[in-house]
Amino acid sequence: MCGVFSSTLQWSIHHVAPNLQREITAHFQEYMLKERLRLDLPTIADKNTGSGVHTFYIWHNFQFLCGVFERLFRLISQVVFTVQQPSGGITLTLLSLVSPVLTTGLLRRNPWKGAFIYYASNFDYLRVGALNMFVSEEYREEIIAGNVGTWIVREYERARKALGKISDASPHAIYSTHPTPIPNILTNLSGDLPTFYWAASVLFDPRAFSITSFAILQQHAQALRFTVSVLFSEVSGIQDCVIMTKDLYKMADVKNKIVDGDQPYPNPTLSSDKGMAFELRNVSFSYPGGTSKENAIRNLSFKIPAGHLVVIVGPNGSGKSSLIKLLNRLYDVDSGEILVDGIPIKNYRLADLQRVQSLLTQDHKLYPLTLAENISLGNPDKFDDMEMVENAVKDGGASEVISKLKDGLETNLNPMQTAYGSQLEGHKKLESILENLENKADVSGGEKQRLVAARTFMRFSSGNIRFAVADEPSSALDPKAEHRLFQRLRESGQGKTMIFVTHRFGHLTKYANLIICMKDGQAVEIGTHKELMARGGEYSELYNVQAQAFADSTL
Ligand SMILES: Nc1ncnc2c1ncn2[C@@H]1O[C@H](COP(=O)(O)OP(=O)(O)OP(=O)(O)O)[C@@H](O)[C@H]1O
Repeated sequence: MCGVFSSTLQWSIHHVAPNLQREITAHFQEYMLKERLRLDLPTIADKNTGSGVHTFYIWHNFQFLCGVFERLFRLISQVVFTVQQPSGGITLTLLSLVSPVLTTGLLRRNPWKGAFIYYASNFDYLRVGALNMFVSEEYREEIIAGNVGTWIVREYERARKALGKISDASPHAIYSTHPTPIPNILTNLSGDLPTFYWAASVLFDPRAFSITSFAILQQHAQALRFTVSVLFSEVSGIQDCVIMTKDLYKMADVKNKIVDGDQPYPNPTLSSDKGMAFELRNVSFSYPGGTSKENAIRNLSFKIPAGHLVVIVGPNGSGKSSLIKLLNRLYDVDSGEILVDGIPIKNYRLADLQRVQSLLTQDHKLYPLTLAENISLGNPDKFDDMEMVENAVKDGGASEVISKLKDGLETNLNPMQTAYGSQLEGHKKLESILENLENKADVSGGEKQRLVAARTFMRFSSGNIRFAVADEPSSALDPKAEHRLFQRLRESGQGKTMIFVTHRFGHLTKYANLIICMKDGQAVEIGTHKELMARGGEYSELYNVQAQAFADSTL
């Protein structure tokens, strides 16, 4: 009966599996989407937060646990049968358990019973791993252009040779191998204990000998041993399931490091229609988990009045982007204080701040959605307003890019890839179907920046924005496009405090109410273009280098 039940259970699992898989996966996908999307940057960067559980494993573990239950039922039926055997059923049952107990319990070498970490430190081992990554498509263009293929193969051979006979099996595999064969001999022999027992009982009572009873007992002892071995070997899998399930539900308890405030923004009495006003008081900041010896921002103090157009300049790594992230409250300061409209930024409701801020950087990505959706998401309240989208496209300088694409605004530059073909050599028709099925369009780096800029203009169209930042959004743009982008951003500056971070600031400085020159995480100079030029310091040096380049090119 147990056998029938377990088989029926197995059948029903396979029968209902596709529906169940869809329901379970969808449930947890939605759960994880919500839980991951609510996390802020410092919390995500914290290694203890965990990277989430892939929904594939949830389904996999569910199936695994069903399998374990099925084997438990099987075990019960086998034990009941073997125990009931008239000639030494109980003894035989116990003897059948010896081998699995020895194999998985007593004689298995498990060097890590608790928490552990391991890592490789051998230079050549790491080198072999690193060089192996060059097979990836990612590096193909650089390898061909740089003609470094031969060097990679040569270096790989050298590192492999230097590694010699050092094992590259996992540390667990290395340490779980016994130094002597005795445990292996013992476990193998223990598997024959039921046979030994039976042979001994025949010696003592030859009349009890019957080939049939031997065959039955032998078969059942073997089946029992097998089921117990499988169950024992699954113990660590069950532990993994428990850990994964705990991790999954722990996600709901992860608290954001950036604590939400309770004051609404804008503040009816303090906030100005001109935009956000900032005051930094002795602000210092370093990235959580960062390896730099110096703080990214050091003792920064200055004020930005509402509605000002600010240009931040400074060499690489001087802290410009870090400052922007603090003003957007993507991170919290380590010490000091940032005030927005005279109140600590931490007091405001985060959702309110996010609604009135706009950040355009060179790192911003296009979502795996259509271009229309990508741009619409700048102002989700007007998601379907195609007129607004068209205007944003124009302002972002992306009209030409879109007109070049076969599907225009409906193009998806990062579509989900699901088509799959195999052994297509010689099947021209299938090859071309596959090629056309999920044809990926691509655009240049500068064109991507234009599309992302269009999203920012769409965001402006909400009419809520009071603080807009453009952090080097034009690194891949041609000079004309860059000039136009900055011009259009400036023109949309009504009612906004605007900050531009750029290395090519020449054409912006004459509009800037304030220029902040950063160096080593500090604001070394603050003032207008005229004031800073008159000072003859860091800013004037940066400015003159640019001016000199133009002067030289006209010669
Ligand atoms: N996510 C991060 N984690 C750790 N350290 C970081 C991170 N981002 C920046 N840093 C460090 O903080 C310092 C300031 O970097 P930041 O990006 O603010 O400079 P920047 O002036 O914007 O430079 P660039 O002109 O190159 O964009 C640098 O030393 C950098 O290495």
